[in-house]
Amino acid sequence: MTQIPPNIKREAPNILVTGTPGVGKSTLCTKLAELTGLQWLEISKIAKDYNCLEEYDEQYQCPVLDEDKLLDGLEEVMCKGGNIVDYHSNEFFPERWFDVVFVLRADNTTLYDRLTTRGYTGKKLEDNIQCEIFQTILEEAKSSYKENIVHELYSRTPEELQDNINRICTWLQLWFQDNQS
Ligand SMILES: Nc1ncnc2c1ncn2[C@@H]1O[C@H](COP(=O)(O)OP(=O)(O)O)[C@@H](O)[C@H]1O
Repeated sequence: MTQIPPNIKREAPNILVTGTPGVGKSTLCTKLAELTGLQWLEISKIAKDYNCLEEYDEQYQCPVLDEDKLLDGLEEVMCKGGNIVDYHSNEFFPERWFDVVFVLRADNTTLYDRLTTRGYTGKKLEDNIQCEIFQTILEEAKSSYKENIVHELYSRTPEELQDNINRICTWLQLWFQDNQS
């Protein structure tokens, strides 16, 4: 993989938005991208569009990601900065890519309703609910990135969505203040 020295300054920060499927990542990222002009990188879509998917995993009912191919393809754009990366997993991204990590959360009932509406059933539904109950994605983020850049945000209601957007926009303003050359 092409390595660009980590000390090259980014023009704008890279934000990672992660969490169990259904917690509200796309909803938040769409609004954030509109408001801030940062580029929303929806990893599931990019992986599909750029043929970074391998065989289908019958057990988890989803295709397996070719991580190396995906990371190679994103390296340049991530080094420039100004991206909001949206994905339900996070440990395989290079730590140096991100200035901040937001882990979205929802309660079980809310998540159950959202995922059944999406058509999830059986093991796929149960696995995702368990993932949220055991806060697997939060723990993954805390063990993959410096704890002081990892923030947990509940996104159960439109009010919480708005609060989260405000909070991220404030974080962004501070980043630009601190990093102006
Ligand atoms: N804060 C929120 N309040 C109410 N509904 C929400 C909120 N965030 C997301 N939703 C709804 O939950 C569903 C799943 O959201 P989505 O953004 O697709 O999740 P993800 O990208 O994490 O899979 C969508 O129907 C969306 O409208």
